[in-house]
Amino acid sequence: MDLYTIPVKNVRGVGTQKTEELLLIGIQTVAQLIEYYPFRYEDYQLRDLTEVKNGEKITVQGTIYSEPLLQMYGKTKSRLTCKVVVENFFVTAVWFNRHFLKDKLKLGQEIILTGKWDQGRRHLSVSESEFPGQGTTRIGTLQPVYSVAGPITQQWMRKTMMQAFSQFGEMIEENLPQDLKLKHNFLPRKQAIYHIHHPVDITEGKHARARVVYEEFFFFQLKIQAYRALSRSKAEGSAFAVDLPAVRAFVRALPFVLTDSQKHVIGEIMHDLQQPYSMNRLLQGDVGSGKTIVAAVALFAVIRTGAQGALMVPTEILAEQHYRSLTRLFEPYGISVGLLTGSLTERIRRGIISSLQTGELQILIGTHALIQEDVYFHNLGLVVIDEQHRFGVQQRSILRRKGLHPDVLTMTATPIPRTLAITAYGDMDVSSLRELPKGRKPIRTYSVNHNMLERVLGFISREVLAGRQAYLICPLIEESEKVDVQNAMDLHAQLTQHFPDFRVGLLHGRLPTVEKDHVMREFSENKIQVLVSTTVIEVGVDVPNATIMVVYDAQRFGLSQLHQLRGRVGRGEHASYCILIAEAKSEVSKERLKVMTETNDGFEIARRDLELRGPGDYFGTKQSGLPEFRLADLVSDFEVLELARDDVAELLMRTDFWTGLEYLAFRQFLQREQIFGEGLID
Ligand SMILES: Nc1ncnc2c1ncn2[C@@H]1O[C@H](COP(=O)(O)OP(=O)(O)OP(=O)(O)O)[C@@H](O)[C@H]1O
Repeated sequence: MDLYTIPVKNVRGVGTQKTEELLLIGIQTVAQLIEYYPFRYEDYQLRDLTEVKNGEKITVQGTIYSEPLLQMYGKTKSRLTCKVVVENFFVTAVWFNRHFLKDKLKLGQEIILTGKWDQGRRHLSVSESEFPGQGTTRIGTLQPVYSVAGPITQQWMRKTMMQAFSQFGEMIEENLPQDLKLKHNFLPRKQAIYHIHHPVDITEGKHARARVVYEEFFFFQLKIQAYRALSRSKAEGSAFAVDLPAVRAFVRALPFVLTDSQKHVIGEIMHDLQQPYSMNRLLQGDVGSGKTIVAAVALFAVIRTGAQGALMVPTEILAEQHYRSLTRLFEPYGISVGLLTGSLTERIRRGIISSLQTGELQILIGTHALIQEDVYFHNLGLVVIDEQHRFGVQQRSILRRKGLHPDVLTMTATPIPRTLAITAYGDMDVSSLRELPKGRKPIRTYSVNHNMLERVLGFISREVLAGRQAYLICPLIEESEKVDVQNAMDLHAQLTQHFPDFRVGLLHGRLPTVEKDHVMREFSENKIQVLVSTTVIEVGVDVPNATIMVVYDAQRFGLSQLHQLRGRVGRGEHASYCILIAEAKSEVSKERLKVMTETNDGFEIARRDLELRGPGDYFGTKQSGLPEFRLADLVSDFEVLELARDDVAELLMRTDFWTGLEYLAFRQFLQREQIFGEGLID
């Protein structure tokens, strides 16, 4: 029996009802209860009134000085007040809807009050009160605050946690290797967990927390590093016999010289392709850094060995664009490229699928239509996934399974600090494109009010007359595509009137694919000069002659999204501009727009975005594949993560880790996590 199997109902005070309520927050076993850590503490240290600030939540002790005064509003609403002397001050204590306390407040009685302090009126809005000497007191302590709601109250959770400790505390076992525990001077596990629920003071709480954070990272790292070590030793996947001279010739024939970054990354990929294990590499590069061509070189190398390649992208517009450019690129080499999207006729779709199955079709580009069940490859060797944050982890693995351990290259234009990437995508190698192709001019970014609109339109007019093109991204009013489409249509009508001499195009998600494709094609051929669009063009669209990006209501967009939109311009040799039309009211919005005008560096923007928003929001949904921890925070505990990573790497190098009795528990852990295949462990 261990804590991981003992049902939580064995804790005294947890009945059938509570067992069900706990289940709703994911607690079934005693271990899950004990590892349900508080997310903050309520500070009940007594405060000196001369030092507290207006609006602070404080705890004070005083003497009741006046008879309580009760005002009732209707049947249940009430306001109860009484004067209390705290040190030498008079304070008015105010309780809302606690009329039953009236009879308990006696003149001259000592009372402990916790609440929000209103400095001007010397009022304390009481949230909790107690009389000293009556049972346990919270005074002077830090009380844990758990993420609970509804029928489970903080008080109940605190009590139950203590109960769980008194019944089962002794069963909490050490789980870190002894030498690492000593190396970092960590508390024993039992003590650390107890102190997280009940720290005597902040310092002690931090010390206890450090150990548990480390422990979470340690096991996470153990899992991914062991998995990698094992999959590499099993050498699943194929070692491609890459024809390097042919690849070099392909690169030389490109219409431009690759940047050093691109060459370096291509080198890394070529190395991976030749290894007997499957590549799993993340390519992160700022917008316009030239990721597509890197993918194209990788596809070329693999196709040349006789295998097939797939490129999966998030939108149809992008699929079409890649289809056009890769067809152009690969045609001279006799490489066949196909396009599979959701809007093909059944007959065409069948044709593509069958030529894919015979191996006649060598590269398939598409949206998630690529992962439908009836799509089979003859010999899928490389999967390239563009804009990976849009695909769920599961979709990625379905595509991966369509080949026998194909190599996978994932590209993302949402650069995140490299170190964080290594963790977030723990099982991947990470390559970064840090430089833009030569000759790019920095995009000048301006943030303006709506009343500057006339001038903005005048500016567009001048640029278009000089031969350039412009995007106008429509106001994002709410999370409703319908409203966005309406906005785009209204703006399109206005601008068509305003620019009688130019062609103004319209693009939004609700247009049929043929039409979208047609509009994009006309824009890329400069038959359309001004393109009004919703954010469907956010990622990937590549029209180097476009030099102006205007974003309406820019304050409604996230930083990374604005950076993506801005990245649609500045892709050629002409000077480019990004104009953010915004009415920023809050400080954070202002700060965000300022960041945009200050820097063009996507890595820097990602970092600032992370600061302004916090990682949970930044990575969006759970789809990001970002690991979740109970206590640890990927950003603020990053240094601990690095420690754990290095420790684990060292541990896995030791032969006794794989054989010694001392490490049996860790091998068992890996087995439980299904890291080992059948029969690989003694
Ligand atoms: N080394 C280079 N020199 C000059 N131009 C290049 C170079 N590499 C790529 N390009 C061109 O730069 C433009 C941007 O490249 P690409 O579309 O691959 O960028 P990306 O990294 O995919 O950007 P995004 O994330 O915005 O889609 C393309 O027009 C491409 O042909």
